[in-house]
Amino acid sequence: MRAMLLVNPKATTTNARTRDVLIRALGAAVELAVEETRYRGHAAALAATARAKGYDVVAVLGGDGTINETVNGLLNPVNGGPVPPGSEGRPALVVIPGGSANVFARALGLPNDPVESTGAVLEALRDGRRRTVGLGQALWEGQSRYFTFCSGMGYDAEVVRAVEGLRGTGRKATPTRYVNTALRHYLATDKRHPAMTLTGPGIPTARGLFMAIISNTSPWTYVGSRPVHPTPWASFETGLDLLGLRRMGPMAMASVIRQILTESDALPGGRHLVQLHDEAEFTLTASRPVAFQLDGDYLGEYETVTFRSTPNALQVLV
Ligand SMILES: Nc1ncnc2c1ncn2[C@@H]1O[C@H](COP(=O)(O)OP(=O)(O)OP(=O)(O)O)[C@@H](O)[C@H]1O
Repeated sequence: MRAMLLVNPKATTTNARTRDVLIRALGAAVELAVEETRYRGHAAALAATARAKGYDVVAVLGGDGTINETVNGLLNPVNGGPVPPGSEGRPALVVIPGGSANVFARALGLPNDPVESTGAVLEALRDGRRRTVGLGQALWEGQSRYFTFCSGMGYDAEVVRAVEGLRGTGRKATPTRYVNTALRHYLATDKRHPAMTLTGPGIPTARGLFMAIISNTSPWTYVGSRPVHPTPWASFETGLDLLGLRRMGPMAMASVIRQILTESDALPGGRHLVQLHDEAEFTLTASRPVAFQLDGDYLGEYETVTFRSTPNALQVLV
């Protein structure tokens, strides 16, 4: 079995020691090529090369951003052709958490520790244990990008943008920093003029949304070790889920936050909420450009984004 290991040396919790442990452990199990990512977008190019060269596995040591790039490199068509359906003919993915939140790895059930995850992944390799997962795809202004766990428009994307700004000044993305930034930004965000409308085939039109979370799995994120469940029914085996907010006042927000922090299979309740489960496609249209994030990466402000489910897109060794 031939595997390419992509290491993001700049990811929050990746260091030379974990990298060396992983190289030794994986190298004993498979024929291993190791590449370090050197710039944004490099993981996508390396993953596309691994696919073109017929590698069986692409392993990633890094955070959710590097995993997102890798997945896009594995899925995007060579020479702009159509994406072949299903996971056949694509290298399987191996994930070793080395970022700050590691949502994708943890949603797959991996321990949030690179050495322990290496042990779990080696077992999966030895036993041939694979899981086929679906992905989400966002399409906007002629662009397209797959996401592994979530996308969002509105307030949550504004918070992602603000945290990215802080990281640009050298500060780490800790759970406390996210919470503090979210609280501070709440005072600044527009809570009076909702901009978005939700439409889709067979979906009742929902107007007046301030923000929307689009999920390919649950949990949506973690605050430290605590999972956050705005869309508790979302899973890698179903289509996309959505939670939209029609009110952003303190009472409405407190009610949602309390519910999504509770470990429960019940959907959050409230008349100001809009919810979708297991949908193939829907579109958010806004009356002004709205902040947009995908797998925790801020992508800019846009007026129309379509979200599509891509079932059985990828095999993951887990
Ligand atoms: N050598 C590099 N120098 C600077 N940036 C890099 C390099 N290699 C990859 N990147 C970029 O760093 C970004 C963040 O990396 P990654 O997601 O792996 O770690 P993280 O930010 O610590 O984790 P998380 O996404 O969980 O917060 C990625 O989007 C990737 O494009």
